Amino acid sequence: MCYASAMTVQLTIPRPDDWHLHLRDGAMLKAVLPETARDFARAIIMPNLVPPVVTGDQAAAYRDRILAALPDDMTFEPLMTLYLTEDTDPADVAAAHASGLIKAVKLYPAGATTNSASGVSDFDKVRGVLETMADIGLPLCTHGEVTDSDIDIFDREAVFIDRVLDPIRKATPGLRVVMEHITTRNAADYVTSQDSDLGATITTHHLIINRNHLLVGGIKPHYYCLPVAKREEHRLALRAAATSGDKRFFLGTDSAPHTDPNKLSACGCAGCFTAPNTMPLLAHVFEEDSALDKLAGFASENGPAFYRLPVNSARLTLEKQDSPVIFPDQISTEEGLVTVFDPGFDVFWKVA
Ligand SMILES: NC(=O)N[C@@H](CC(=O)O)C(=O)O
Ligand SMILES: [Zn+2]
Ligand SMILES: [Zn+2]
Repeated sequence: MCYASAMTVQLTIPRPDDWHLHLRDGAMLKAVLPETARDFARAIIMPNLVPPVVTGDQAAAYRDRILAALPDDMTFEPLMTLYLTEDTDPADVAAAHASGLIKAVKLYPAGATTNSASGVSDFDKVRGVLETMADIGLPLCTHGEVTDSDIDIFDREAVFIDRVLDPIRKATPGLRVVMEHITTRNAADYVTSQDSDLGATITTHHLIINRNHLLVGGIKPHYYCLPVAKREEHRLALRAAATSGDKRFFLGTDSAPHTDPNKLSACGCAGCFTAPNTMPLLAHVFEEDSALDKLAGFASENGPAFYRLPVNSARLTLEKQDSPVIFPDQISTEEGLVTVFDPGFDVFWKVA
């Protein structure tokens, strides 16, 4: 950190990456992509489009659409993923990995979250793909929630670890797994209890909100995401993990835009849109926990280490000012307004 003047504190870190991002497609892609590319060099692009990105050819076409939507004055590298289905062909996965096109495969338990209907119900049917991935070192990213109707929604992540994730990892030695958008102490503890081949992304919003923020004093649809925010003790465990410097934890914003009519509905969509203000919010969070020196690890270094990619050589400077920064409440898209995540407190950090 350097002190530019008595009033301005600056923090310069390697340009960050987002290891879990929803860019959508079409008009929404065009509107949200600059919000990420402004601050981030690369992102792992989630494949839950309608229809999902299942094959190497579909991932290549989606990558082309992303690059075509990128404003001329911006640089950004989309790191593509395939959506795992019970019909996924191990040879197609291996070819897409060998060509450098894909960096991970995404497991959605069928019905767990937005656009996950084509996900996996019978895990035996994906055994061959998982074994291929273990052989070639291709990471599996997991939406870690069971979908059983008798499992309480607040318990679905913890039960997934016991019933699905741990058995898959034991049955597939060498499989490299990223537990995506973890929300519980159970998940953070599971990561640190394992010897190798396991990492986890943590979102910006799960470092900030607990389930009271979602439900107390009136329901707040813009705080509804999946996995749903948990008790305060779990938020504190995520804060401790993110700010610990442990290389197994890294940023995946899970920035997931939905239009306001789709959020503010009797059956509202899950997802928080954090791309525009994530880096200032993280600076706030890490400063609050006296861990500004760990922000570069979390946002810029630990993810590349897990994915075996170089740290970005470009840099990003965050600057603390003495009055609150005003972020836009919403961005407009041709599909409608999308509300930007509001942390509910003043933030004094901005990207310089
Ligand atoms: N996180 C969310 O609440 N929503 C994501 C899906 C996901 O990551 O589970 C989305 O695509 O909208
Ligand atoms: Zn998810
Ligand atoms: Zn997501």
